[in-house]
Amino acid sequence: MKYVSTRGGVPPVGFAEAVRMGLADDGGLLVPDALPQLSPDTLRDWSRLRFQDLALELMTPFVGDELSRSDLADLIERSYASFTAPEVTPVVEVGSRWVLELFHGPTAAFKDVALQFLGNLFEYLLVRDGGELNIVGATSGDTGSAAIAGVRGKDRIRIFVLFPKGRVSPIQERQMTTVLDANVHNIALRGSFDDAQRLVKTLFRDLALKRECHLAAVNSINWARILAQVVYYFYAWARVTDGNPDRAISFSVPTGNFGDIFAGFLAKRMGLPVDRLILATNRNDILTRFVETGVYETGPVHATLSPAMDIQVASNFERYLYFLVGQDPDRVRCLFDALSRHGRLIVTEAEQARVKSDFAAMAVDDDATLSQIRETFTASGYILDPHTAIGVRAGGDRRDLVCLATAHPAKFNEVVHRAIGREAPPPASLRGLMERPIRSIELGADIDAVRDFLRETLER
Ligand SMILES: Cc1ncc(COP(=O)(O)O)c(C=O)c1O
Ligand SMILES: N[C@@H](CCOP(=O)(O)O)C(=O)O
Repeated sequence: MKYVSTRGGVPPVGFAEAVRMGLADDGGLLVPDALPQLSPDTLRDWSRLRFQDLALELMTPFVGDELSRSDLADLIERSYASFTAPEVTPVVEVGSRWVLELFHGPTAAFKDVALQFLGNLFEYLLVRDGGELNIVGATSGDTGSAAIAGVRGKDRIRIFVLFPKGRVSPIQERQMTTVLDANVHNIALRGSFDDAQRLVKTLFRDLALKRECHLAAVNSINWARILAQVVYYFYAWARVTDGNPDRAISFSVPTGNFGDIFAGFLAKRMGLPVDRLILATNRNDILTRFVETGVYETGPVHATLSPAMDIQVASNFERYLYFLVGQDPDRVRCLFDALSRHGRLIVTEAEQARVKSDFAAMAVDDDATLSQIRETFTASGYILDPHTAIGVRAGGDRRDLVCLATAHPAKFNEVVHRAIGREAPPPASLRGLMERPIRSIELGADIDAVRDFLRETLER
């Protein structure tokens, strides 16, 4: 399988090169040139597999012959050995719906599913092919700590994480800044997550700098992130339907950068029986407005009780647009030119109709988020984190509904306490963080400041 850019400006590359490239060198995002199609018989057979074995089967066609099957299997085994749940991503019944618990990894958020794998994959490629990597990532709270946990202490890898100062939860900040390994650098940015993501993409678009500094991406601009996230859609479907290919289910996905729900979209295109994909946002509703109107228009970012989703410009939306417009890179370029010139892009009526058949969408405000945490706790004693609560609210009373639980509630205990008057017991990985020493530096949201810090640190 080869990977092409959504903007058509890079020659097709293989899996390892796609992972190393992160953002495509023409500023677009890398996507597979074709998607494997899974038959009902294959779905039934794979429904009995352990998470790790399912991951191996699903990833194999995307990786091609670039890694041997045994090396890939070993990477997958090691990546999920760090999860505390034997099933890796268990599916639990909560009232009339299913909750897909994605928070049993080292940093208690869904990001671990992909970032444990990506950290090991980077290390594997360095040992095999030589070189070094300097990762630069932007986080609204969860990617940062998961990426750090994926690469801390690894040889020939350094990581620089930009997080919006004062806009992540106290626990999330500590999960990053208490990691004192020499290869970890946290930057508290005076700005928003969108500023951080824009700066990261600006660094990647400077191809001379990208090569000279061996820059690598851990955000969902990196194809390997999306690939690893596809797996749990198949796994959840198998648990709920017992592998009956005639049974379609719906997924409700709290959405910010559009990576998680895009993985669900790919799963559906590969043949997974999915009824509805429900795109749930907080008050930062650019994506829900797009589904409703066909207009994608940026605006100011609002601080909410679900801070990891306080995002305006959703990276993976570009990958979805590429599929929406029939894999036409010229059209994608035009649409993004319009977005950068006028702050909005508009799709045709026919395309909007397809968007509506791909997704249902709902924006959920802070009051409804708190009510949902309260209602679910009162009805079933289950504590939702605020992001997950948004997905549950948007999913409503649909039958055969799986809600993605994207973070452990203890990461957002201030919100949980406001909703139900008590806190969620933290998993071992979150205990004692507030007492540990921390290290980070503060910078303005300014490309020169970030580039200088990067260069000076690398020269040291
Ligand atoms: C807890 C949590 N839920 C949901 C999301 C949204 O996921 P995505 O950005 O892939 O849409 C994020 C951040 O990305 C998150 O950290
Ligand atoms: N919510 C994310 C934002 C970055 O998203 P990513 O999936 O592109 O890494 C976070 O918690 O950092």
